[in-house]
Amino acid sequence: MAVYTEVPDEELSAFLATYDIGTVLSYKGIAEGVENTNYFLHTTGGTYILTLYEKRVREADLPFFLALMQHLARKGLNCPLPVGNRQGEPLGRLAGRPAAIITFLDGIAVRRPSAQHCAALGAALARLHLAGEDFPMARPNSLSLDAWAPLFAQAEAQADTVSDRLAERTRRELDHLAGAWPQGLPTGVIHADLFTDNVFFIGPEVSGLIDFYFACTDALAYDLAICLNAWCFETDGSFNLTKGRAMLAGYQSVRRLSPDEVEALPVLCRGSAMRFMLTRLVDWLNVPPGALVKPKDPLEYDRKLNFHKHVRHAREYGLDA
Ligand SMILES: Nc1ncnc2c1ncn2[C@@H]1O[C@H](COP(=O)(O)OP(=O)(O)OP(=O)(O)O)[C@@H](O)[C@H]1O
Ligand SMILES: N[C@@H](CCO)C(=O)O
Repeated sequence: MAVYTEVPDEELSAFLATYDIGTVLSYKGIAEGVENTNYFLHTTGGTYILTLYEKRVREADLPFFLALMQHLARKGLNCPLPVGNRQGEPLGRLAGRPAAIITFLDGIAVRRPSAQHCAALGAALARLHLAGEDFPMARPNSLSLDAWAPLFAQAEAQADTVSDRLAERTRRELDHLAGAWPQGLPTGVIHADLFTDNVFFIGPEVSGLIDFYFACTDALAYDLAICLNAWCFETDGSFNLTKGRAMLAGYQSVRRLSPDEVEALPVLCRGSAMRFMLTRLVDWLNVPPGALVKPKDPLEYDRKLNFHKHVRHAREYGLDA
């Protein structure tokens, strides 16, 4: 459960008094998520999500994330809308943290997606990429190639306590990625964390996308690589080709991949696996005392990384020739 910051009742009431959404009826810490503190918030005006932004979110980036949600919603994408306070400001401070209230979205996050879910997700991802085309702000990906060596440095000394020879494996892979990382691919707004817990479904349809706090400007195909990793592996560690095929076809039904994106997909999948292995490893080794959070398993992503090392062509993910 991710509640890093407890919000005292009186502070919440004082915070809400700066908004026009009524008074608090109830609020409750949310059991999912690892990055930020989230509460369900019921007021006399409706149901909302209250988010307190924690360590990995830079305060200077918050205007980008909040403006992006507004832009995507205007373009017809179903994502949360930041609620402005009486001054029209979407961002405030609560319990010592930057905080925002966002609209509540209906739908259910599927734990074990089917191929049909993967197809719908692929199409939704491509729609997000198209909707982001005219978003005027930019934010470099602060968790891409250049960030990986410094992240690893935070965990290297203890890495072998998590898995035998993990440090050496990771060092070698970082060298490989530094030499092989593709340049010049089509770029734009990417979500960069579109895991199953960040996508809501009603029946087989995607009903909403949430958690835009890693969104940035980067290669569009890297976002697809993140989703292939997050959605298309089974719990036994095997890649599900049917799900991969469904996701890639869903994506391409909305936006076609260019030949250089197709060629780059295996290395993008490797890089994406590295990114999540590293952030998980650092978190695994540094659980803040007293925090109600269950860190995620870094080795799941070490195993995915090892799978991608043997992939030579995107056909092996199910891309039609
Ligand atoms: N707008 C929303 N509408 C409905 N539920 C929401 C909304 N935003 C967040 N939630 C709920 O809160 C949970 C945690 O939110 P979120 O994924 O943004 O947290 P996080 O700590 O940033 O997570 P992650 O670990 O995925 O980065 C979600 O899984 C969902 O259950
Ligand atoms: N989706 C991430 C957590 C948020 O960065 C993970 O599963 O590691």
